[in-house]
Amino acid sequence: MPEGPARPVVVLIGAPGAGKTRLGKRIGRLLGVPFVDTDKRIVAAHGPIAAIFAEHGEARFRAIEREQVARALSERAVVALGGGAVLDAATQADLAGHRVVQLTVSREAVEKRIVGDKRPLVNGVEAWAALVEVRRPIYDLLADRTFDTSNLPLDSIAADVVSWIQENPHD
Ligand SMILES: Nc1ncnc2c1ncn2[C@@H]1O[C@H](COP(=O)(O)OP(=O)(O)O)[C@@H](O)[C@H]1O
Ligand SMILES: O=C(O)C1=C[C@@H](OP(=O)(O)O)[C@@H](O)[C@H](O)C1
Ligand SMILES: [Mg+2]
Repeated sequence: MPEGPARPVVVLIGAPGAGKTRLGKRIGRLLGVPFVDTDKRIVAAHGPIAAIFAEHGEARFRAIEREQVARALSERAVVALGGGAVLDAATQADLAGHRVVQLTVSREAVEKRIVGDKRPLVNGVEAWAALVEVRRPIYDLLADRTFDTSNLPLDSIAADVVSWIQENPHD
């Protein structure tokens, strides 16, 4: 069979602090597939995220993010998006054609994870909860499967995600 265009093995979405970046790295390693974090690419091309927000505003950050998301979605990789990437309409449309895993985390668990956080929009757990309330329907709509990361070690969640991928080939 001819190979189609390159595409991610899985795309990770979900709230800030849910573990997309850490788990994506592990899932890529377990599958022997490169790992792409769109935030990391944004930083490499444009500098620190907090500085982009401070100097140019969120709209500019989202435009830069959209470019990096579109690029990542054309690669054979495990792809972790930033938590707000799904706000973009074109990204929402693109994700309908990919295998998408949502990672969730409880308010109690994330509270410990975001202490001293540098994410510009996550200034304390109240701000985090407000973001997630707005985004949750979008995450739920786009996800093929959801894994909660609140109470399990990273290695165990990564193994669960890999098993699910292997048991559910994506057409
Ligand atoms: N399952 C987990 N158990 C404990 N801590 C976790 C877990 N997943 C992520 N973390 C911690 O939460 C923080 C945020 O993780 P990260 O992967 O950057 O999340 P995201 O990319 O979704 O914002 C990191 O400090 C990470 O070590
Ligand atoms: O939720 C958001 O709007 C953001 C989440 C961050 O990524 P993580 O979800 O990987 O923390 C990063 O893209 C930026 O700070 C904005
Ligand atoms: Mg991340």
